[in-house]
Amino acid sequence: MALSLAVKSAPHLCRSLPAVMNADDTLTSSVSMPAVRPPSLLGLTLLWHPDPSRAGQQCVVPSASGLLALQRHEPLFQSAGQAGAALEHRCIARAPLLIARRADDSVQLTLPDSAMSVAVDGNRLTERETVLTREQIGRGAVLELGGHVLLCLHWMGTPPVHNPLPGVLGVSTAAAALRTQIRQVAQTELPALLLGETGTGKDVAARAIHAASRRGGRPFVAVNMAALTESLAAADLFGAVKGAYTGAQHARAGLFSEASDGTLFLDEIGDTPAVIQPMLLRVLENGEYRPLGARQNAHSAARLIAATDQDLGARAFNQALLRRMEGYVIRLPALRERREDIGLLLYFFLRQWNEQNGLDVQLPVALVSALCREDWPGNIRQLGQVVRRLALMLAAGETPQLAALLAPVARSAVAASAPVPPPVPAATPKSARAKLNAFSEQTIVDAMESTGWQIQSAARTLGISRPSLYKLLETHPQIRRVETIPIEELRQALQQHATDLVKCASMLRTPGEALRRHLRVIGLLA
Ligand SMILES: Nc1ncnc2c1ncn2[C@@H]1O[C@H](COP(=O)(O)OP(=O)(O)OP(=O)(O)O)[C@@H](O)[C@H]1O
Repeated sequence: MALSLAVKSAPHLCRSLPAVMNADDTLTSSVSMPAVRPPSLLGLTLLWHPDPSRAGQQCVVPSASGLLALQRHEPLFQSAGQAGAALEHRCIARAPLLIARRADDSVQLTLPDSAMSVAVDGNRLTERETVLTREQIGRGAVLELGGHVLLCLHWMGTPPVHNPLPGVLGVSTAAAALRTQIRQVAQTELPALLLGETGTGKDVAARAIHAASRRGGRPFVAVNMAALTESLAAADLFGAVKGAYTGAQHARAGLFSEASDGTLFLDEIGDTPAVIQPMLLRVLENGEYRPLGARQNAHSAARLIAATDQDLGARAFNQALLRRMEGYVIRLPALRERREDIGLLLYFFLRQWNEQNGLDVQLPVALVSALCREDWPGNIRQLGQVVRRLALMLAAGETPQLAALLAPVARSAVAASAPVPPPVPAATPKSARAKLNAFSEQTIVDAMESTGWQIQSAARTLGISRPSLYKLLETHPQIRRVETIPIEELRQALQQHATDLVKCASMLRTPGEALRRHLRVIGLLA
């Protein structure tokens, strides 16, 4: 089968090529290839069913005939490797809905002789025959049957495969390919570069690579390169000897040393301070680095994984470093490129929320249908946030307005302190910039305050990416860079708040993560 061939042939390829594995499970040497979904197989994935635990079950339209007669008792939908079951619900007619693939890869739907309602992408079909274009299927068409069952009609690159990996959910060809790539790269010592929009699961993938590698039981250290300050980044990463710089009262180990012979995950690699980039290149070339102020080089045995949502080829980024990081490139698909996974993920987030809250909130099928048709610019993270927020509203007896939940937000302080953060908004550069400009200085301070001065949480609350928030903080007149705060003032804050760092950060008006690191560097915190 195509998939197993690719799995066997890829390891030797990925040692010599900067490999990009696309959603169709093929390796290419270009990092800018868009995901393509060749119309090899036509698949149907259950997005929702009166028994929502069936979300993600699939069936394939037989290639030979190109025809599927879908009715209450046929065909079987199954999870790869498990027994299947038909839709078996009274809302589904016994007379078949015909799904026929045509020579030009359009698909004709013929309504059954029954009163069962059929809608496609939210529009109820009234004509007996409807043709969906190849592109519509490429985007994933959402079929609503009898008002209770939702199916996604989509192209499949390969027949469904059973290759589960903890934390990496998805039944799409792209999700299965991702798991294959994670396993594949885990067997090598190559540096890995994870590319993908915000919220597509780069952090999840990095941890999965580590866990599946021979380093699994060793340290996994993650660092957000956008959070490093230019002046202290070298000490943070490579460590420093006592007295290496003003305030360095103790020697300190850096993150390379902390990662030891495990994995160091360089998140947001595109925001690495320029001065650090050649140093990273050196580590990648020969494993050597020099702690600040040291006379001798140290050696790193850590495996490097980097991630970014930026196009590193198109910006001022050290291209030699980029080439090194591209030992093995994985492109994480956007959620809109794998709409068939939305039902499964929805169910996962809803079940998780219900378990955490001891409740049994159900989502109305019309709402699920609308969720499945969304494009999710904030990807899986945004989907999870919206599901949690919806569950909260439904549990409180409110009627959720999906449009309001999904709208890009420039929210007030009151809204920012709501229990569940708003979704990440559309990320086209223009709208993102316009939105960033829309935040008042006070809104940003309030978001920081309401999240304990944690940048990641504040960014989520504001519905923007971490790098965007870093940029806003850099120029914010009321928020201070920790290295500009006099040591005496830091000492006083620590004394006053008995080393409660959230309170210290709030008093000093500086992000908590950087404060903790700085206090360690200058020896005020163990
Ligand atoms: N395949 C998956 N299955 C289930 N949950 C997932 C999957 N991928 C990502 N998630 C969840 O989606 C959220 C975002 O994932 P993650 O932080 O890994 O994204 P990211 O690409 O690193 O985002 P960013 O670029 O903004 O840092 C997390 O809550 C994560 O658990």
